[in-house]
This record gives sequence, C-alpha cells and structure tokens, in this order.
Amino acid sequence: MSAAVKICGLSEPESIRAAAEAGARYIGFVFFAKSPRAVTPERAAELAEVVPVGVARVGLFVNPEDALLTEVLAQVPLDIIQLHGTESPARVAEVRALTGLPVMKAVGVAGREDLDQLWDYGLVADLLLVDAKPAPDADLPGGNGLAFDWRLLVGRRWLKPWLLAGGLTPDNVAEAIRLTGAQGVDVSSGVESAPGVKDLGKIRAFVAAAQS
Ligand SMILES: O=C(O)c1ccccc1N[C@@H]1O[C@H](COP(=O)(O)O)[C@@H](O)[C@H]1O
Repeated sequence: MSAAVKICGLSEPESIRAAAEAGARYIGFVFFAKSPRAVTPERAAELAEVVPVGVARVGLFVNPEDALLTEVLAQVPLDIIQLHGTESPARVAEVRALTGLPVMKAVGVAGREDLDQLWDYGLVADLLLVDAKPAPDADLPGGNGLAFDWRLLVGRRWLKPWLLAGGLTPDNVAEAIRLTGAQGVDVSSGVESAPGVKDLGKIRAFVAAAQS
C-alpha cells in the first residue's frame, strides 16, 4: 500500500486543489501566528470549502489554549487536530475530549532517547507524527526543513499509525519511506519556493514520489 501524504501549510485554493488532485490524503492549515504559513480562522474557513470530500482537513496547533481550539472549530470544519508543541500525553487526551476530534501528536526526534515518548503518546493520540527535533533556538517547532537520521526508526513499531516528517522533499521522500517503512509522510517547506509559498510542481512531484 502506498504511503498517505499530508501537505501542510496551505494558504491558497490552487495549492489545495493541486495537492488533492495529485492524491494527498491530508491537507494542513497552520494556526500558529509565528509561522509564515499561518492562516486566520476566517481564511481557513474559506480554504476548507475547497478541500474535496475524502481528503482530511488537519488543523496544526502549538500548545493551544482551549479558547483558541474552540474559536477555530466554531468557524473551520476540521477533521483532525495536529499538536506540534510540548503538549503532554494528558493534554493530548484533554484536547481529544474537548474537540471530539482525532489528535495527531508530533514528536521531535534527534536521537534514540527521543523515541520512547512515542510509546506514551501512542496510548492517547490517534496518529503519531515523527518529526525532526528543532534546534533549541529555532523560531518554529516544525516546518524548518530539517531532517533527522531515519535509520533510528528502522524496525520500530508504535501503538498507532504514524507519519514521517522533517526535511522531506520530492527527491528524498521515496528513500525515506523505503528505509523507515513509514505509513505516511508530511511535508511543508520541501514543497515551497520560499517560506510560506507553495510550489504546485513540487507538490505534484512530492505526492508522485511518495506513492511510487
Ligand atoms: O509548517 C509550519 O510552519 C509549522 C509551524 C509550527 C509547527 C509545525 C509546522 N510544520 C510541520 O513541521 C513538519 C516538518 O516540516 P518541514 O517539511 O520540515 O518543513 C511537518 O509535520 C509540518 O506539518
């Protein structure tokens, strides 16, 4: 079975259409003000209408307060909540209960010692996202185009389905899937021409390579 693809940080209808037509299974909207890919709830509500049935609308949040989740969900029909901050397993369970939606929890990996928490999060999250751990002084906790040593994941299994992220591009995604056995992949900066500017050709090439 080919890997499920998530294209994250979409802010234009054209890039949503290109991703969906190419075969992406998840479309990500970023609700984190510091990101160059951030969208307002109003804009996300417009964009959500462009997403075809069968493609999941994922809302990306970083350590969100309940009020932000409630505000966004009052306007945007999301299917999945992505938590990309330092949310604890208990907070993941709270967000699930508050929103009534499946939660995908991102975990940053730099070394073997980071992998154990994926077991803990697998007990409470619906999906896991294995991303590169950002540098301590990074402005963003993800979306940095930073990869990690994929060999760390060889032979690893967790309790929930998982996606691989971090520095993936049309050129390296097939090898990343082959090496890790990832069930899905998530990309943001690897399909851009500049931070926050999606490149339709790169989106199509990424999905094709991931599914090859
Ligand atoms: O994309 C962002 O701007 C972003 C901001 C804050 C947290 C996560 C973010 N993106 C996620 O980061 C990973 C990897 O991105 P990249 O392909 O290395 O650029 C991916 O899961 C995005 O969903």
